Amino acid sequence: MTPPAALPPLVSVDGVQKTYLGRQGGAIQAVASATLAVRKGEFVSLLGPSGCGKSTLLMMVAGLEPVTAGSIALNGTPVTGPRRDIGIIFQDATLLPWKSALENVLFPVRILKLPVDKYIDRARELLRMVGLSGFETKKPAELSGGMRQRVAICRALVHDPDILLMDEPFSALDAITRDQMNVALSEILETYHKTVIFVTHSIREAAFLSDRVLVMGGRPSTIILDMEMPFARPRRFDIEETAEFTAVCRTLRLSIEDAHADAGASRGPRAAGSRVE
Ligand SMILES: Nc1ncnc2c1ncn2[C@@H]1O[C@H](COP(=O)(O)OP(=O)(O)OP(=O)(O)O)[C@@H](O)[C@H]1O
Repeated sequence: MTPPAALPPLVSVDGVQKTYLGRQGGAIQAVASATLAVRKGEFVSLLGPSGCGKSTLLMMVAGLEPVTAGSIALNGTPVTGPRRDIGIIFQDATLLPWKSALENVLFPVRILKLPVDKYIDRARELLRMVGLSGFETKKPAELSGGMRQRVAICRALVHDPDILLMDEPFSALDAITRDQMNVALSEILETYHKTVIFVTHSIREAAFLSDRVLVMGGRPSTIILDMEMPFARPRRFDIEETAEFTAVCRTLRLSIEDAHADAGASRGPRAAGSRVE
């Protein structure tokens, strides 16, 4: 269910800018200005053309990349570096190849020096929820890409962070596995009620999963559309066949096409190769 608007934001991004120093010494303005608020329990996706700064914004929220200007607060405290109340999932599962699925899930518990015996049942329960009961002792090489990504989701959740940051977590998977992962993620969130910021190139994935979709675009980029997804939860895949879903996807697509046009006008061919599904 979409959380009530009255709740205070869990994540506040206020006038955030990011400029990288390029290899030749020039400045690359990745994010011109981003302001957004994400409420507790909300699922927000970031969509936009390649290079518009989605991952940069996510990494700044994670405390893994410093902001050039502006501020980010999480749970009312400024983000100044990596922190415990965040779980992160990347495109590649990045599991430790020599450790079992269960040990990979427990990895943040060890890093954070939390008592492993208190978290082991939770780790097993998470693996069960994603359909990996019986695979606890398998090494990553013995698992499929979808299974590895499910282990990565469990790893991000094991220490019970308030917020999950996901950077194109399913983009390397085939279409059927990706659909299954979307459903699995929705089910996990029904149970664990996490706040999520999700970066994707897939309009349908964003529309299906999110309470709200933000489109980033322009050069340098800002948030150019902030749209509530009007679909009740729990969601089933057949909503994708409805006229309402198609209309929402069309609005998002048009906004992204505008973003492409802006990018093409001011920066040339890079945007033409951008990937949006
Ligand atoms: N570490 C870095 N150093 C210099 N420039 C960077 C760095 N990381 C990203 N950039 C530049 O910042 C801009 C935004 O990149 P970013 O990866 O955040 O975009 P994105 O929207 O996530 O792209 P994609 O959808 O292709 O993953 C790009 O022009 C990119 O080349």
